[in-house]
Amino acid sequence: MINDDIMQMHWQHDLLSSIEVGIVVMDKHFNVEVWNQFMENHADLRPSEVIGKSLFSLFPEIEESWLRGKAEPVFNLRTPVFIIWEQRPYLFQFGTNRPITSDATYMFQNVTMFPLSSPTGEINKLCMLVYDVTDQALGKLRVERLNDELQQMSCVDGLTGLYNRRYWQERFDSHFKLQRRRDNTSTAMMLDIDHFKNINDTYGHQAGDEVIKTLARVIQKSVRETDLAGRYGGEEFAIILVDSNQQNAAKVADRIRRLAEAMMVEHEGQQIKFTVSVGLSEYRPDIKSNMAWLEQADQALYLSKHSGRNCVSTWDMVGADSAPNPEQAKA
Ligand SMILES: Nc1nc2c(ncn2[C@@H]2O[C@H](COP(=O)(O)OP(=O)(O)OP(=O)(O)O)[C@@H](O)[C@H]2O)c(=O)[nH]1
Repeated sequence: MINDDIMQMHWQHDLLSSIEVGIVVMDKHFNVEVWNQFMENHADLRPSEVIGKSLFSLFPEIEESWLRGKAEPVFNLRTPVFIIWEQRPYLFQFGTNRPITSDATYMFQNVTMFPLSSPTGEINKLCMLVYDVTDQALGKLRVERLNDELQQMSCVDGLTGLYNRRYWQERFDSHFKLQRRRDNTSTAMMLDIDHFKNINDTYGHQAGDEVIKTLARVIQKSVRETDLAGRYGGEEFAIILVDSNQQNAAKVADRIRRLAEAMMVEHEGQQIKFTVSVGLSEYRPDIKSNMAWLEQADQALYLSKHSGRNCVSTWDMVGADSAPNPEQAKA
């Protein structure tokens, strides 16, 4: 009988040692009673160094009040408790033996705590199982990051960082539907670099790209975060200035025009100047569709081009008997 007991204890010890899961048994005060090989290997603490000691004094990184609260149902309701890595990446700050190329600097852990009952049915100990879930966690984080990047790539224009045309159009469609029910008006802006073909022809395509990027930065700095700014074509930009009437939009447009005029783009030792032309159209309830609205801004842009460029025109100037003086159009 005694031999049988010894044998069983021996097996249990082997079992606890070889299992690839951390096993910690603690009393109600979180004093350690069992500490298996997995815990020993990863914490670099032998059972003799931890048994009888409080978990919180051994591992100051564990927030005592939080873990005590978490473990309450184990003692009070006799139910297991789970802590998953998405909630808290780890309970014990263990390093990881993953390759340096992986982005894990610590072991992601899932932790289970469950009650251990005495022969009289009392719950005065809990068992904690610590699972190394680093590979699953890294896999999931990698997929999430890729999804974010894909999402970002599908919305953003690679050269300028502004919305690309497809995504801008989608957002513009929803804005138009909302706009019809809103009290505040918004203004559509079309903006185009003047004589851009000459810039490409004179300085080269890459220099042209640099000009486009510079202008995109000017636009980004000049509009609000809630505005909708996109690269609509090669050197053409479309912007919805949300909650801005034509008067306010003209101020923004002229600020962009002036900033662009003042810019000096440096590319491979070349210094490039450029200007922009702008067309504006304020939303009115009689505008039937989003594309009709944008078309008005485009016609105002066309007017700016025909008025000598480097100026801002509005839709209500289009069709006026005489073409406006571009200087008048400058806000
Ligand atoms: N560098 C560069 N050039 C582009 C890009 N997309 C379009 N273009 C060029 O932009 C030029 C646009 O020329 P046009 O439409 O004739 O207009 P413009 O020369 O700016 O003349 P106006 O608009 O009338 O002032 C063309 O030469 C296109 O090849 C781009 O992403 N990068």
